[in-house]
Amino acid sequence: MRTVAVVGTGLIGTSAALALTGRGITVYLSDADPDAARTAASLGAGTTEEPTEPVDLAIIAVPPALVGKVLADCQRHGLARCYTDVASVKSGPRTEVTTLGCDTEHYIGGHPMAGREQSGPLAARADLFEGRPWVLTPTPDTDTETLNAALELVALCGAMPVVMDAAAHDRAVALVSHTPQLLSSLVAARLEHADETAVRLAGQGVRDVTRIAASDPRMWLDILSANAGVVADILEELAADLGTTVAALRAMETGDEAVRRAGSADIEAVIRRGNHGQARIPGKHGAPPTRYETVAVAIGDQPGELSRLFREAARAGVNIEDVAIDHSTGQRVGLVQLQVEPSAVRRLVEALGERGWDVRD
Ligand SMILES: NC(=O)C1=CN([C@@H]2O[C@H](COP(=O)(O)OP(=O)(O)OC[C@H]3O[C@@H](n4cnc5c(N)ncnc54)[C@H](O)[C@@H]3O)[C@@H](O)[C@H]2O)C=CC1
Ligand SMILES: O=C(O)C(=O)Cc1ccc(O)cc1
Repeated sequence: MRTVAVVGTGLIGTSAALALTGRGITVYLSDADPDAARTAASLGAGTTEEPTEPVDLAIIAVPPALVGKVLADCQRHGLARCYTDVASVKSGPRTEVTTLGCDTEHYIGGHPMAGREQSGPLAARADLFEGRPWVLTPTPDTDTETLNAALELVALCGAMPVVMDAAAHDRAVALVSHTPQLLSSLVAARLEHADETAVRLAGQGVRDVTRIAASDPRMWLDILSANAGVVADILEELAADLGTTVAALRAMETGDEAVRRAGSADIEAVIRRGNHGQARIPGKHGAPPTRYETVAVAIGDQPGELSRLFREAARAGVNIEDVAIDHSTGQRVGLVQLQVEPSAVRRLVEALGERGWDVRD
């Protein structure tokens, strides 16, 4: 693949474009908003000039409801030999593409399973898709050249291709992406008018659960309106779980010992079912779920401390698998939680201790 057109240079389009230009591909950028395309170009994502001949692949990176229309326009102008999109929902766009009479042989649905809370080209990252699943939804009429072009795109972005049927994809993302987004928003919404003293107590738990509540409402409205029924089905099941959980908590408050015990058992079951579900979430790069150990280190809240700590870990030959930082309220220290392989814990703790770091148990 030598030439690619990116139509829609927001977060996802520009991230793909950056990954591709980084691999020496010529990328042509366009957007209904010329400023977005110019911004993407200024970041080194490609050129805003028009291609003089059909490109090898066009990536349609616009909201789900516009995929069909934009694809039809691009195909009418002969922009590319093959086409894909990146929309978070696959069935609706597929129906639209067929209804509008698009050339479906040279189009394959796609969805990179990576995003950020911000949108627009300025939030783009060349490594956004690295190690992440990238769903492709070929149909019997998808031709081989188009499938191969999409597979090459996925490889060039460092992602892992997952071939799925569009409806199965929509059910899956309703479970692992769309429902978690709504629940995160609902939990965070409880904080909107909460007492300041309560909010100040926020620790890592509520931060983890509400991280994605900072997402762009416009983008989520686009996504949820394209998958509303499937998400509503899952929320209905969750509502039943919530009902059971409320009943169990009420039971735990009664004076009747047997009822209290039954309530406790139900609550324990909820937490255990959660443990089992959480343990099924794949590790980095799609590896089997991995249990890392946490090494907590207190650092001063000042420039250069984190990089000094990371260099120390590298010197000890320890790979940091993940990292989180707890900031203590009102203090100029942070607690860095380094996630490492269990076998590396002792080496890291000893190395950091020897160099005077404040390692916490
Ligand atoms: N943001 C995320 O976390 C993820 C989003 N997606 C999907 O990627 C697609 C793009 O989303 P983002 O990049 O986040 O949105 P964004 O809002 O950052 O970018 C969308 C861009 O499309 C442009 N656009 C709108 N109509 C257009 C048209 N008719 N022709 C050309 N350009 C047009 C807009 O001006 C905007 O620059 C959506 O389908 C979304 O569902 C997929 C994975 C993750
Ligand atoms: O935070 C995450 O991991 C996400 O789930 C982000 C995300 C948002 C929308 C998508 O279509 C795909 C991924």
